[in-house]
Amino acid sequence: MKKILLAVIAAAIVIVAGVVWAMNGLRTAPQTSSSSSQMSTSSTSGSGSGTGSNQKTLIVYYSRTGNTRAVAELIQNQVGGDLFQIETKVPRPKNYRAEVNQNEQEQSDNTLPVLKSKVPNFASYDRVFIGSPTWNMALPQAVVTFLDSYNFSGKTVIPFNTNGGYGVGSVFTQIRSGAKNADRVLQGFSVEGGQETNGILLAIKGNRRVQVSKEVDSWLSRIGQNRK
Ligand SMILES: Cc1cc2nc3c(=O)[nH]c(=O)nc-3n(C[C@H](O)[C@H](O)[C@H](O)COP(=O)(O)O)c2cc1C
Repeated sequence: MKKILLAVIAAAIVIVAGVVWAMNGLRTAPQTSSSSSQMSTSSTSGSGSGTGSNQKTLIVYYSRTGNTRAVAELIQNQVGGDLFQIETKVPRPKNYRAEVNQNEQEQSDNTLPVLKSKVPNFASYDRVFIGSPTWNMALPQAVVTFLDSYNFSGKTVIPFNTNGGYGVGSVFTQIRSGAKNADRVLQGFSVEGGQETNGILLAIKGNRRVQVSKEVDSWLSRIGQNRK
């Protein structure tokens, strides 16, 4: 009963944040307590009991304006591994408003955009980081296509996220349910990135990149994944 109540409250928070995001058009970012937040709660699990050493590592990310890519690079600096960018076969709209509209349509129809390329030898990886921005409080559909395209059997999956200040939304829960047969899905990392609607594209640069790098390092230690 308690679990159901918590699930209802979590769903309500995501819906309210989505409505606020849609209404405000990201004019103001309400995440004021800290510039970043390490996500945990209901959408994540796993204590990170693994050593994180001697594992073949893949860091997958989807990124329009470079913030999620920046976090992917910071993870790679710490743990090594191969970077892979998810890209759609048909290029996405360059115009922000056009992308917002197309994304909303794809999410409501559950359209799965075809991807440009596949990860070579995906089966050989032990540990897969998956990074995505929050789009309309959820996963961009290209990341849904990615999750749908692979079998995560035997792998440790580790989500990460950047957003415009309204939080992770359902990104981690979607990765958790989409990574079929994963051995375990560890606690994710979420941090505020850009606000394209306000003309802020790449925000994780300069001093802020240094700060986020420290947050990434402490998150990796916390989940026991800070080694190559
Ligand atoms: C189509 C679209 C929808 C977005 N929806 C949200 C949202 O619902 N909540 C939010 O906090 N930020 C939202 N954002 C902002 C992005 O999550 C944020 O800028 C993120 O850091 C972008 O990552 P990237 O630079 O890797 O593309 C949206 C951005 C785009 C382009």
